[in-house]
Amino acid sequence: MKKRSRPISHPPSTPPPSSSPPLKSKPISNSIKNPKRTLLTSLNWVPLNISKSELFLPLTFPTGQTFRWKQTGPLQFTGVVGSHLVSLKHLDNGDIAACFHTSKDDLFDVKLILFDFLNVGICLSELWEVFSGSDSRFAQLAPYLGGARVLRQDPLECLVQFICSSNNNIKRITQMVDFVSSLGVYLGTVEGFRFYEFPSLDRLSDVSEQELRVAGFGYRAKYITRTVDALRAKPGGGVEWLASLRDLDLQMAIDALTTLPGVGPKVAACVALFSLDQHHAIPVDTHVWQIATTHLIPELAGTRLTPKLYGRVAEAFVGKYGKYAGWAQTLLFIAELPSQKALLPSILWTTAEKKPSKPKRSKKNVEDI
Ligand SMILES: Nc1nc2[nH]c(O)nc2c(=O)[nH]1
Repeated sequence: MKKRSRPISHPPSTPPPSSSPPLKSKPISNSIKNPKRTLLTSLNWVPLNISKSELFLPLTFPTGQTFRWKQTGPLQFTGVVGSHLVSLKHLDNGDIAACFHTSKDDLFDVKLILFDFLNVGICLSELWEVFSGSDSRFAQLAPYLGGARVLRQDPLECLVQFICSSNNNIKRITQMVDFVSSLGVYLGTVEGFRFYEFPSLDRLSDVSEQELRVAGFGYRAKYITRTVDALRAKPGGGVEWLASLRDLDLQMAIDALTTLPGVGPKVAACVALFSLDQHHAIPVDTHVWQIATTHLIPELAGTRLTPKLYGRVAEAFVGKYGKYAGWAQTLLFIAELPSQKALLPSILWTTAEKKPSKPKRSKKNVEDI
């Protein structure tokens, strides 16, 4: 197996990261600094016929399931799907339109790739009707959090993001994920944010643990390099191995993921839910424990979460919401994020505490997850 001997060099299509300190990937405000700056106004927006009750961008992109999409307008987010740089925005009637910045492919094909990523085959409003019928708390929250959809991300991209996420907050995770992303092929700049295709496993293997440590990854540096090595050692290829987990039952997928360095049950459940079609995967941490013991298993309220109890929490969610329980968990999880909690009537808060200050929707959240 190739070892990490090559220094990280950016190919011609990938401008080197800015000389700002490690992990600071700031928007570039001046288009002169970046001649490739993409001007959104000059591009076409294609209506997608997706209503905001099926997909509400501010509740889907900056709420802890991906850290690669950037807010590039009041109701507009930009990110990369495969090799396509895409902006999505809400039109005046709430529906979604897309702008494909870099695509040379047929519009029909790119739309299919985007629809796959957006999981459009699953009807959110139908799911929520069922969840609301079986849970009065869900029914109370749903009107405030409509369109909070679960994405179907690329498994490698999702895995690396969630290894970065352990014991971390959204701002810092985003900085780490930006650093890793900048190793991929540069696709363009939108509203000062530079976008890259997610790096391949081979490309990721060029970065050493030491380089990641210097860049501020701390102990997660070794998890990333070792997981990359473990994936590259898989017969048939690591990307193929990850994709094959989509066909396994949930427990087998979780067991397989947790063999990777830095992947515990929570990271595995996030990867399973957000990239592997495991719709009843339930990420469990202290926040989710709080939700579960308040609303689903009150008999365990006041006790401490131990690894043995993870299964109890997952069972409680699946018992209540069924085979798409992970989608219900996502709404309940989002309702606890300080940015969203501030927008809810306090009667709906899980924990009675001081009302969080009302953030502007356009601001990035700094939230522990
Ligand atoms: N829907 C959820 N998103 C998450 N992100 C993160 O880090 N944890 C969670 C989670 O439990 N649910």
